[in-house]
Amino acid sequence: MDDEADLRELLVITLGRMKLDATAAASLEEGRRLLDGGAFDLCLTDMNLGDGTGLDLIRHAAARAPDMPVAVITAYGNMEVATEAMKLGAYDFIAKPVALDRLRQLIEDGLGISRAEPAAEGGGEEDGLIGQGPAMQRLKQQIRKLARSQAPIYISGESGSGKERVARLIHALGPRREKPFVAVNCGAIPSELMESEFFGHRKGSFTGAVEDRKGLFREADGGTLFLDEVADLPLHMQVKLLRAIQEKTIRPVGESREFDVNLRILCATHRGLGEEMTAGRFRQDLYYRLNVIEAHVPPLRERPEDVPALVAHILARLGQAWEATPPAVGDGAMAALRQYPFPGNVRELENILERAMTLCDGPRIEPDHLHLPSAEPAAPATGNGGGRHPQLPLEDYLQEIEKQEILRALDATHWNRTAAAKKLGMTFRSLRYRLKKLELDQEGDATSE
Ligand SMILES: Nc1ncnc2c1ncn2[C@@H]1O[C@H](COP(=O)(O)OP(=O)(O)OP(=O)(O)O)[C@@H](O)[C@H]1O
Repeated sequence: MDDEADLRELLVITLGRMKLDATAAASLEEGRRLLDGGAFDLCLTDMNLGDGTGLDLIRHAAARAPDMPVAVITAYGNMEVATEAMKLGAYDFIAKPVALDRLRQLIEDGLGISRAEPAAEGGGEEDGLIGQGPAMQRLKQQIRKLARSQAPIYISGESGSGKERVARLIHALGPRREKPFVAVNCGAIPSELMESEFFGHRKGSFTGAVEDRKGLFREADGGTLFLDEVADLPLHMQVKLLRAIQEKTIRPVGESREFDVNLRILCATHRGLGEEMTAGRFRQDLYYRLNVIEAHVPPLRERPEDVPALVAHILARLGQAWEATPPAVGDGAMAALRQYPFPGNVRELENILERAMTLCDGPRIEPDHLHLPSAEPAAPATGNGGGRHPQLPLEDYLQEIEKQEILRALDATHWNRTAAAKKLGMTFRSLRYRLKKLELDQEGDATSE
């Protein structure tokens, strides 16, 4: 629907060439009538409809045909309106002047949404979010709605609360689920390698570029790119990221060609992105581009009702990994866990249970096995050997102390690894290495799959 006859004609011709039936409307009123009268797979609307706006039509469509994907055509550079449209439920937008290949892509994406089989409720167990309390129910409902859209989503929440899980679920429930999901921890990439990590490079373009590299954007093409700890991106990369998102093209380092990329961007950070922007550490234009819709993952202490289900899930997983029957959790231990504030959230719960499973010899985890920080005596003094656990060989004992100290520093810094490394007097890299070695960080720091 459009008020400009030329653009309308261009749309009808393009859709016809794609072997699609198209019906055009010249006003909001006519558009509404058409939507009420027939079942359409897709709706494209201009913002300026003479007797109303595209936003009015999106609202109308959301009420009358909530399953039909709607995209808007906006004036060049008017991100505010595009954002508003996506908040109201539009799956994507295209700016004028309309580029034909981008238009075709937009249409294909929309048809992909309307033709996609609805994903199985909750996805696979691995992708699922454990927790049935009211806060998680609300989040899951929001995720199901967001999964269909192409809109960028900012996932907020404390460290370890499950932001990456949420991102995976949004991908797994959406029309891109057959395509790759690529996760990257922006804080873990050295600044000088960032451009090549993101956009790839040509062999020989700099010392160390021994072969061509595709880069994360092209690896995720067609799918979803999850930018974890996005606030850690240095300002010069923020500019490049914004450009890549806006233009939907990237140019690898040392390459003269540009490549089109079509991906959905999800991002997260445990710091407040709004505060980072106010403090001048995060570009305002990129902020508005990424933070179209916010999904908030509540901290675990605000949903103690989810703790038992999470405990059961984590112990079952550990049991499988260790090829052992997982122990039960005694009432006292469960009560202690439900009361504990979990500054490191679900990741901390995983670590506590892993440690408890190591320390418990019997069939049941008791409060003592949990070593919850508040109940814990000071770390055994090193040097005199007096505190050594009688059943542990020295190596394991030393490793246990190392683990405890690292966990203590992480607890104290709310799992901010940079701050924890400082507290421990080691470099970030060295902490990362130890976390890996001690299997406290199985997810890895910059993962892609
Ligand atoms: N609701 C949940 N159900 C099951 N497992 C969960 C849930 N939430 C988090 N986890 C697990 O807890 C760990 C931390 O989750 P995740 O990596 O998604 O957190 P995050 O918020 O992205 O952390 P960070 O801020 O450190 O990047 C992961 O091993 C994840 O599988």
